[in-house]
Amino acid sequence: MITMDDIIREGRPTLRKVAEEVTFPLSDEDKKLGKEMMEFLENSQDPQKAEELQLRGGVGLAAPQVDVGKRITAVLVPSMDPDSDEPEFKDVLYNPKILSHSVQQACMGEGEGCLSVDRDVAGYVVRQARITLRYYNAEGEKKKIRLKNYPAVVVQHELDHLNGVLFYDHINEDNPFALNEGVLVIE
Ligand SMILES: O=C(O)C[C@@H](Cc1ccccc1)[C@H](O)SCc1ccccc1
Ligand code: NI
Repeated sequence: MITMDDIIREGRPTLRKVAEEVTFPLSDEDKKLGKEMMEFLENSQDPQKAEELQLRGGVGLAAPQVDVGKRITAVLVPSMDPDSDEPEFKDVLYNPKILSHSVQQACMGEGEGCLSVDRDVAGYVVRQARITLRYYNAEGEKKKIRLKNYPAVVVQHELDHLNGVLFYDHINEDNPFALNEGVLVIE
C-alpha cells in the first residue's frame, strides 16, 4: 500500500525526468502500480483512513512521485456536489496524451499544491481551460475524452509530472498573480 513515505519530494531526480511510455499488454507490475496509486487517492480522500495513515489529501498521483519513471497516473476528482457519491473523473491513465486544447486558459483561484512539494508556493498556475485527452486504461482500451475546469487542471498537473515539470514552474516569478485577459479563474 502506498503511504506518504513512498512519495518522493522535490530534489529527487526522478521528479525532474521525462517518464518512459509503458508497453502493452501491461505487465502485472504496471497494473498493480496503477491500482495502488488509485488506492492511495481513495484512502487520502477518506477522512478516517487519511487520519490513520497520515495521508495528505490527493486528487491525482503520478508514477514519478513514487520514484517510478513510467507514464502512469491515477486521477480521482470527487464530485463538487456533496450529495453525489459519483466522482467527477476517476481512472488510471497509461501513456496519457493531450491531443488538443482550448485557446482559453484557466487557473485555480487558490493556486496549486503538490504531494511532492512540502511547502506553499503562491501564485496562479495558468493551464489550458479545456483539453481532449487520449490514454489507455488498465484493460488496454484506448480512451479519448474531453475535460474542462477542475478535472482538466488536475490531469494537466499530473501530465506535468510525467514530463519532469512541477506546478510552480508555471508561476510568473515577477508577478505570481499576474493574469492575462480572458483567463478563467476556477474557484
Ligand atoms: O501532487 C499531486 O500530483 C497531487 C496534487 C494534484 C493537484 C493539486 C492542485 C491542483 C490540481 C492537482 C494533490 O492533489 S495536492 C492536494 C490537493 C488535494 C485536494 C485538492 C487540491 C489539492
Ligand atoms: Ni503534484
